[in-house]
Amino acid sequence: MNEKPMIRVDNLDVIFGHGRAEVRAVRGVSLDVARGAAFGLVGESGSGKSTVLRAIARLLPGWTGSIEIDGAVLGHRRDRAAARRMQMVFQDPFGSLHPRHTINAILSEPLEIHGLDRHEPRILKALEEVGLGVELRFRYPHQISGGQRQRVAIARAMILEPEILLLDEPTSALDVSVQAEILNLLKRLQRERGLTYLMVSHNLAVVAHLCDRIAVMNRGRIVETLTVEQLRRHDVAEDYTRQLLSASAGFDRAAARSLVTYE
Ligand SMILES: Nc1ncnc2c1ncn2[C@@H]1O[C@H](COP(=O)(O)OP(=O)(O)OP(=O)(O)O)[C@@H](O)[C@H]1O
Repeated sequence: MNEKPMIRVDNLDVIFGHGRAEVRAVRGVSLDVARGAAFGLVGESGSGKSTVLRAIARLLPGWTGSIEIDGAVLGHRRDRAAARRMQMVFQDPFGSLHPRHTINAILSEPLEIHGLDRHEPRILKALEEVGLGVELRFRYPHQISGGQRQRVAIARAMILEPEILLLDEPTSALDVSVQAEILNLLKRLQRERGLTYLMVSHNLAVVAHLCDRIAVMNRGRIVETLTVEQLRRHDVAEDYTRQLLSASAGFDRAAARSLVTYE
């Protein structure tokens, strides 16, 4: 009952720039994600979703407030042990995978950084875990499909055996049919590994497919937190959320049908 949340964010503020160029990207954001849960952050472009994720991943220098992972307060500096527990997957696998490194080199790199041995079995296991054949191992990112590239990005995160994945629009660069495959993969990994997810997406259908709870962001603030059932029933309190629902072409029935689980 009293278990600490896996992720706790309290009163997070992020400001970019100074003076007239100042942008208050995140204002007083607080959220809790239980161990093994999947939490979605939704909102329009520029609402501050990715900035919350980047602060938690400590990819940002300046933020105030407090961030706790499994009860331990995070400092501003990245430390290796915490980085290993918490891995991030980005929207565009082409941009996040080194174009002149083979898949093998891409998967070896985090093992080298974290001083882990037995590269060969770990790489083979990671490829298998994300449904990639070993024959892809010595190819380059441009020699595989977009969906396969995102599987490599997920394998690169999983190879460190993290407890948390921070997912920044992990399917929005992909075709709809491939989106469903990647979402199903993420769902299976979460179930098998008991992972905790914090996912950012502007697509409500994608978030509803993967997450249990959702926070709606507008202009840097959380305006409403909902369960996925409340979202499905359109049982929302805020006008902004209602607007988002009606504006979201991604939440119509056709889109929801395309996301049925194939497993
Ligand atoms: N490095 C930065 N320097 C200055 N402003 C930034 C920086 N990163 C983000 N911002 C600004 O902070 C605000 C929130 O951006 P953020 O990327 O978090 O929004 P988002 O909701 O994730 O949108 P999107 O889905 O388009 O990425 C925006 O106004 C953005 O322009």
